[in-house]
Amino acid sequence: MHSAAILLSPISNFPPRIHLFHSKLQNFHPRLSLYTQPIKRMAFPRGLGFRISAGGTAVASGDGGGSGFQTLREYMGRREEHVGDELVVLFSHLEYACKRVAALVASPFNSSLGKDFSAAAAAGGSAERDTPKPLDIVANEIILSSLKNSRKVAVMASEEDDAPVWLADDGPFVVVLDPLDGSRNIDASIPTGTIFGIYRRLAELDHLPTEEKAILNSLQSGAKLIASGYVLYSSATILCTSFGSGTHAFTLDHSTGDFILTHPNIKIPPRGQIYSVNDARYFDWPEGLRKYIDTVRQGKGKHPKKYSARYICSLVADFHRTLLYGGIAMNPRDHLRLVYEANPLSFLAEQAGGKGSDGKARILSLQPVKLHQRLPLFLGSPDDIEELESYGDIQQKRSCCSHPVRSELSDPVSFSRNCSPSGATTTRLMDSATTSRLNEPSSFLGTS
Ligand SMILES: O=P(O)(O)OC[C@H]1O[C@](O)(COP(=O)(O)O)[C@@H](O)[C@@H]1O
Repeated sequence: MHSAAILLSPISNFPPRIHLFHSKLQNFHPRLSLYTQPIKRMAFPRGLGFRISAGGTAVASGDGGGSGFQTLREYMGRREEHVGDELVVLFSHLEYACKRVAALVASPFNSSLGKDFSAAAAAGGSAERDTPKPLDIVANEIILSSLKNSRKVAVMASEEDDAPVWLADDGPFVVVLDPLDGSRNIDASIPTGTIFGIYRRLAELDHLPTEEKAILNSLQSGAKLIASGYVLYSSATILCTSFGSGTHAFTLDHSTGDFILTHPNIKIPPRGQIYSVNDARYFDWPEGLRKYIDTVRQGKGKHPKKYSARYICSLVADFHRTLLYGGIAMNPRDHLRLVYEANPLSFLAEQAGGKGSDGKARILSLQPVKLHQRLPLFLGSPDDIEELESYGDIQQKRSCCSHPVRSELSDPVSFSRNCSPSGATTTRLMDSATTSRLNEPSSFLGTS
């Protein structure tokens, strides 16, 4: 009795040996490509693009053109994409990190990491043993170390950290991210995801003190994103990204460690028939939102079909479905973060022909004033979002930071002048509470 033990390719850097198929289930012949059958069924036109290395490792040949499928790296190297070598390097490190996170969330040993940090800290913590860390902190550390190794990132701002981490003075990019969204669902194996946005480092701020330039670089408006994406850890691991010319999704081939282009140029349907929201908060919603939901679920909206509800309570998964099937994924309360979640996902939505709104304004037109500021978020099909906004009153509540100042301040130099912690001048666009904190760098870190 044979089983096929496949060492994942070195590119993937997955350490474990993974037993994928049993010989009885698949006419496995050790000397043949393991993936002959699946690949033939997928009707790739010329060649398979795989070779088996000594020791039975299946690796992609790298000849994307000849094999009829394309890896993310090959896609980024296409002449028409023009993303540049530095971004390719950054992405290969990000890819590597996300593959490690994918392995982590699927690991049988992650349950202890899913627990509350304070409980873990109270229980653990001897001199010999590290205190166990919850999964999102481990994911954060994995991504941080990869970005650091890439030497392409000046600063990383993460939802898990109080302040952004300055990595390299000459790093051309700024990365903002939510390392593991939806981790509260992990014990039930419900999908989770990593969300990221990439900006250029603002060289005009290089002269500022590190803490200050780290914050200001991370507070760029979403309109300045040069790329964004998410990685969905679900039945498949999917990396969906945009470099500003369409939204494209790549599925991880666990046998090779490559992300393969499976959803080129995603176009969100102009309308879907799905609304995705935490319905239990119905009685906290404002009148407009209640009316909209009541209307579309009875099939009395502009689209004369009854809408269905779908809510996973894991933003990446809810957004991924919305991108493919249409409709609206929303969280009307001040919960999701502008910098780490709303901006990157709105960029992807727009690149797919959809919309991202806070219920009143286009997300990408907002100028963040705090790293961790939260806001209502509505993402989805353009006609559905327009119809929803026509109900007016759809934000669950307004906190002091739910409405960031508009992007008159999105010019980084003017923003630095107006808002930097060492900021010389105040601005008509900032309220007095904000201006009174201008001399406190830490005031740009909070949620309210
Ligand atoms: O409790 P609500 O309002 O349904 O919020 C659920 C949302 O919160 C999230 O879990 C993110 O919250 P955290 O950033 O606190 O993890 C999303 O994945 C999900 O869409």
